[in-house]
Amino acid sequence: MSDDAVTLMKQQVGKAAADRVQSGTIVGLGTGSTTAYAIQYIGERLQKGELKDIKGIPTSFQASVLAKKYGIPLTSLDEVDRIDVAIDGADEVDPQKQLIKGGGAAHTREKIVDSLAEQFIVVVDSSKLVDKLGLGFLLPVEVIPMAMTPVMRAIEGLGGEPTLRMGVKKAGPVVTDEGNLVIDVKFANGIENPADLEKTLNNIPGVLENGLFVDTADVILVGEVKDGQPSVREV
Ligand SMILES: O=C(CO)[C@H](O)[C@H](O)COP(=O)(O)O
Repeated sequence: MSDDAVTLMKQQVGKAAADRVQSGTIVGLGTGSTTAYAIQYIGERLQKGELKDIKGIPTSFQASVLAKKYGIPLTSLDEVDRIDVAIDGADEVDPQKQLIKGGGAAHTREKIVDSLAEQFIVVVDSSKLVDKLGLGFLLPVEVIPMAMTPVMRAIEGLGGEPTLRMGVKKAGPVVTDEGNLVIDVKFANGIENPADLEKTLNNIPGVLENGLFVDTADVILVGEVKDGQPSVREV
């Protein structure tokens, strides 16, 4: 699949999600390149007057910067009593709608916002659909820095192969918006039981949150390109 086709799929699916946002709602704004298009289109609908009285809750520094760029007013969890809809990307989606997220190291805030939403809409291109989680994408685990080594040992004890995520064009590790580290974990045979693993990992002292999103997604919108024609389907 060419880069152009992937970009087209991301744009289409981001727009489809933005079209579902209604006036007067509180909207969780996810992180990543696909959600960035949703944020852009929500902003465009606001500017055109198609949408009114929206407030966004960003899941990351990136989402907050984009929301400001596209004119979406922001609020926080302290100021609202609900989130009507959240739109967010994913790194893998299985047939049961379970997800791996955290490719952008934002999964802790994403899980807080996405799981509070009345409706969580996941936006992905078709390359993200998998039969089994964890075979193609390593599972991100956010860890408090002083616990890095014991957490890595504990993960090895669970049969995982942990790697500290390193920065690109930055010496040293990736540091999350919360000031923590990310350990990416390979499970050689993939993830057998996402619900159990999500809990087991979060029970290791020093782990803040992992990227398994179990029974959180309500709607999966998938961007596709067939014969050069983009389309979006719901699974
Ligand atoms: O979980 C995430 C960030 O932590 C992203 O939603 C996920 O990595 C997908 O990103 P993209 O839309 O760029 O492929």
